[in-house]
Amino acid sequence: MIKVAINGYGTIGRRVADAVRAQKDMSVAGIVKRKPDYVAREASRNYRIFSSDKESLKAFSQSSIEAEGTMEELLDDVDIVVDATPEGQGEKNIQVYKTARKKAIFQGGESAALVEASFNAYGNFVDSWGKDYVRVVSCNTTAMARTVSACMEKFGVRKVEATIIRRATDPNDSKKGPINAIEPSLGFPSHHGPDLKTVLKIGEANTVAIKVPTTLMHVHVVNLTLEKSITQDDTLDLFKEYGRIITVSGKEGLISTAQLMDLGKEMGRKRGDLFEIPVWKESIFANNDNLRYIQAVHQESDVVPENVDAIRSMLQEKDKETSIEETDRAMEIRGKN
Ligand SMILES: NC(=O)C1=CN([C@@H]2O[C@H](COP(=O)(O)OP(=O)(O)OC[C@H]3O[C@@H](n4cnc5c(N)ncnc54)[C@H](O)[C@@H]3O)[C@@H](O)[C@H]2O)C=CC1
Ligand SMILES: O=C(OP(=O)(O)O)[C@H](O)COP(=O)(O)O
Repeated sequence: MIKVAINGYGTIGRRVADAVRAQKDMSVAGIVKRKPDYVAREASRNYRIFSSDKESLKAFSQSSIEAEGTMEELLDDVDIVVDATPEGQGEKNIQVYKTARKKAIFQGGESAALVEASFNAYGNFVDSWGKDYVRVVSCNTTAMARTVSACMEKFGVRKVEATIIRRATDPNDSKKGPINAIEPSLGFPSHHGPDLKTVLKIGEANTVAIKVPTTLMHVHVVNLTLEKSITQDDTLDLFKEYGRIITVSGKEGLISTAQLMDLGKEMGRKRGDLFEIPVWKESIFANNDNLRYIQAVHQESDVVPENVDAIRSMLQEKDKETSIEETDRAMEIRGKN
């Protein structure tokens, strides 16, 4: 049984904890929290809690929520740590993991330079095999890597061009607040293009990102130049082969990110999560070697199954197909649809 620590129990960390807990071959040895808040109280019903440092340990000792020790003490008892602390904190934490000689997975807010490999299960599962320090690429890059790598396998991809319409912040994040502006990423390409090339072997990846006042999901307008000719039916058949991609239809009422997030609730998902990348069927336009489509990204959850697969790759536990199949079954990701 693989023992996992979750350091940073926020939007991503709490979801990864639940995903790990659902697996048959791994368990959560403990989670690291800074504050004895409502999230810690709910977490304490399922997980052992550790504090991020001595100061927070004192805060816990003055609360009714028990913290068993500090993060360093938790590390003694685990095989791997998933670091889901805020962007840039992982860079500070890595030395602690190295001192404790523990493998660590970071998230997309950390730079590729911090780690030995960037990870996407469909795109490059084997590149993290046996590695000690890996990052799961961010939610936008994860989404693009999924549909682009699906196309690569059968049709070859010569060029990726994508416009990323980015949600301003997450629904529960009142710190950044709603924004009343449209904010383009200045400079070209946005970091997503180079990021995509850390997990896929592709020539050109030209991306622009535009932040808009919404919190629900990101949306991508994708334009691929392929090696081979493709049709709309080829594309629908192709995406059906990948459980973490779902094709959706405006004709069934799924006309916006609002209904897609409602779909996550209708599917009975905890927190209404949508781990899969929805591609609108009506947006698929195929013309010889040119393929265009529009996809959405539930930024709070699409990277979650990726973390589970990265654990198995780094610990050399299961091969790509087996890991993805086990992860999806445990998380009730419907698989080939
Ligand atoms: N929120 C999103 O939409 C996505 C975020 N990511 C990446 O995931 C990482 C985490 O992001 P979120 O979960 O959104 O952040 P978050 O702010 O929701 O959660 C971070 C958690 O870490 C805790 N924390 C802060 N400093 C800490 C420390 N020194 N030690 C332990 N815990 C500490 C915070 O209290 C909070 O609970 C970042 O790298 C981010 O770029 C990746 C994909 C999507
Ligand atoms: O959009 C995201 O990252 P990305 O734009 O690097 O793919 C993540 O959702 C994190 O974004 P945030 O840093 O605005 O929370």
